[in-house]
Amino acid sequence: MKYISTRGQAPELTFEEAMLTGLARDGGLYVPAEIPTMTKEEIAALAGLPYEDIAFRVMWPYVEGSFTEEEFKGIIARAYAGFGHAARAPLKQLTPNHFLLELFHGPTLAFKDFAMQLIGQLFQVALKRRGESVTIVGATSGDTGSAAIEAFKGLDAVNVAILYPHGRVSEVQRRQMTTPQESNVHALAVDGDFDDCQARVKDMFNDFGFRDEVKLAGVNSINFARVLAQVVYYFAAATALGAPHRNVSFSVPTGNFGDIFAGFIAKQMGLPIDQLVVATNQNDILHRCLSGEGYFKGETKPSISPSMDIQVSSNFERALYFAYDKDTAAVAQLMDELKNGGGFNVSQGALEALQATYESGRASEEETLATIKSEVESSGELLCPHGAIGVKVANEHLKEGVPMVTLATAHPAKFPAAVEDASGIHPPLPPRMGDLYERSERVTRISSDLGDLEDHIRKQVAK
Ligand SMILES: Cc1ncc(COP(=O)(O)O)c(C=O)c1O
Ligand SMILES: N[C@@H](CCOP(=O)(O)O)C(=O)O
Repeated sequence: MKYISTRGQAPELTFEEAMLTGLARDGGLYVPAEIPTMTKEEIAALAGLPYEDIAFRVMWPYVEGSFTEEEFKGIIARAYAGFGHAARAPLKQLTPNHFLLELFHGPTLAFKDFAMQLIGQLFQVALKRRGESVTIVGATSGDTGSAAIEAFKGLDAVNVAILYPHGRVSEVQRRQMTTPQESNVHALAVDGDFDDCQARVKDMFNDFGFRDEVKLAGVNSINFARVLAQVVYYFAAATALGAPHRNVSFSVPTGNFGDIFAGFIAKQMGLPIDQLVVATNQNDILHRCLSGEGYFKGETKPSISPSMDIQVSSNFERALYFAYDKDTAAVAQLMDELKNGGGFNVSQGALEALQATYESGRASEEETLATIKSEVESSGELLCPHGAIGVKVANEHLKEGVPMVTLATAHPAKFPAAVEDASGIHPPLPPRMGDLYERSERVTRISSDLGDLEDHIRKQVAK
């Protein structure tokens, strides 16, 4: 399997190379040159298998050649051993036709653990074999950062610096990033929003001097391995509900477009997905774009679903690559317009392709709170604000006879203030995290200036 850049000007890489490279050297994102498919029989055979077995069968064609079968099975087993639920991603029924896929039973209580725990293991095996070390720099609106710090803390071959927007993540998210005491992990509170953090990370990748000096690597969904790990739970959920013998739909709380893009990959592989519904909060650039209004950045408004407070949605570039029939020059042109002009219009053909794949909706702050309240009253499920947005938008897209699965992307205890405000219920942290509020914090407040950030990271790496 070869991986190519969405902008067409970077070298083709193997899975392992693409995973360790992060952003392509032309500024694009790596995608598989061809998406492997599974037959109806192969998909049917997944039903009822343990999560780890499904993970191996779905991901193996993408990694073959970089890891042996035995290595990869061991990596998967270690990645999910620490999850707090035997099913890893259990399905709960909300109504006869609407299900919730709980993706928050990993160590940091968000769906990011599915990919980050796997990547942590993949990096360890690959770096040991190569005798190399790397500096991981990541941007987070709260969950990627905590998952990355958890997955990489204490490893000799890896330094980790996580940029998060100061004052714009929940207290639990912040403490998950600032309380680990291992000296190889660093939380940086950046003056700016998530888009600033993500832009600086991409600037660092595009500064080849710095990139090569610190051996920069990325674990945001820039890294295709992140997306790949998330493809697995679409197969697990859909086959549990009768696929491939029936179609299944998914509603996905969306910000950086990685999770919903994993659903697109699953569909391309042959999983019979009827609707892929993009559910946004008040930062609704994706909903506006899919409604035909073009992709134009506005101001990012802080919300009660902070992980989705995003205007420059990184993986939308991958969606555009497929919507533009793999026309890398067209993608590069659009990304240039976004960077230099603040946005772009999508061609009629590409818009039709996007609309044929993705449906969309948005939830206001009031609608999100109202959904948390009504869902706990009707089904007993206490949702986090992100999951509530997924449920609200899913309810607007239900189809007779097609099960709808909403991705519950985080545990309500990560956002206790909003959840309590909506429902009157204070969601407790799991006992293993019970002392999170007592642990001491270690964080550096820093400007969003590229030079300042690079200097700081250089010093940390040199220690
Ligand atoms: C809890 C939660 N829900 C939803 C999202 C949106 O996911 P994506 O960025 O893959 O669209 C995020 C951030 O990634 C998140 O942390
Ligand atoms: N919501 C994310 C934003 C970063 O997304 P990623 O999938 O590209 O890592 C977060 O929680 O940090």
